[in-house]
Amino acid sequence: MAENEALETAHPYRSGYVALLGRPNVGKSTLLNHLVGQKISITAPRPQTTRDQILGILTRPDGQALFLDTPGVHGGYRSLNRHLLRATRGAMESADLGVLVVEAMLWMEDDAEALRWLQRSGLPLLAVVNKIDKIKAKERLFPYLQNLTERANFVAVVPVSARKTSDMEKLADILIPLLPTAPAIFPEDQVTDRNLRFMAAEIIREQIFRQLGAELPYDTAVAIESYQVENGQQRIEATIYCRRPGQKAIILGEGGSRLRVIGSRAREALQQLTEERVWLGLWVKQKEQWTEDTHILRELGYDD
Ligand SMILES: Nc1nc2c(ncn2[C@@H]2O[C@H](COP(=O)(O)OP(=O)(O)OP(=O)(O)O)[C@@H](O)[C@H]2O)c(=O)[nH]1
Repeated sequence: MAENEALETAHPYRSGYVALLGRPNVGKSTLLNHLVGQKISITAPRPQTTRDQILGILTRPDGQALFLDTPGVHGGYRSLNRHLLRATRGAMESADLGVLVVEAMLWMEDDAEALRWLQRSGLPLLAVVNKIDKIKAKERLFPYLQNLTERANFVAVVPVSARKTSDMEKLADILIPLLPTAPAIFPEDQVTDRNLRFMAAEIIREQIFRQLGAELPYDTAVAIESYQVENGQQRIEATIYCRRPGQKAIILGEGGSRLRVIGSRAREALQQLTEERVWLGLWVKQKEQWTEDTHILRELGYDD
């Protein structure tokens, strides 16, 4: 007991928010997935809100890092509209640390723009140089790293390969001590701030998107009617709401075939997420006025 206390004082628990920036294709998603663990890979819920979104949570015995989504990184920086600018700025404002992700041996205008954003935030900065596995002659990296070091006042410049677990552990070893001394913000077993109910609806929605593509009626919504956990099995019942009879037929497909595909793909994704067996019951309901039905709206989470 006394020993534990001594340990705690020597290494206080740290937790905080991390804004991850980098131009498209530098490997941010891969980095995040491997940092946080496989479970996060399907957690990219992007409800249309200006609230900061947490993309992933990394919890270790010494601390917890909450990675924030910065919308600017998805579409490049120069083309940001006002709404996205605000959301990106919001993410920066709530962050404790900024991380610039770049690709080894490359420096483009969008990298410079991402760096400018981070510098404007005034946050302590870390640079992550990804995809070093692509560089065969490692000595070529040194001048690149040197150059990057001179571009900003980075606390550290960390070369990694996002696909390599040991590199991700090393990165976390550097990142966590840069966060403020604070207790964990989320429970340890949580990999996203969204609860499973919300995630289940997102996963089903994603499958509807995939299976319907351009045919998708835009006013479709998914409501989770019940979510129970029994003997290691997750039992989920969900309703897909649409407005018109024609839309219902599209979602069902011939003889219900499309709904079956949506259901089985969503079930597989949910099993991966929960690491438990999942039973998924899916129904399609046509209801012209669903947007005015308070029960449905509550199920959809619009109860405030
Ligand atoms: N060789 C190599 N390739 C990588 C590494 N990390 C990511 N990639 C690849 O780089 C490509 C882009 O990776 P993503 O993780 O999708 O990149 P992103 O920055 O999230 O891209 P956007 O979603 O467009 O913002 C993918 O083909 C990855 O497989 C790495 O460490 N080494």
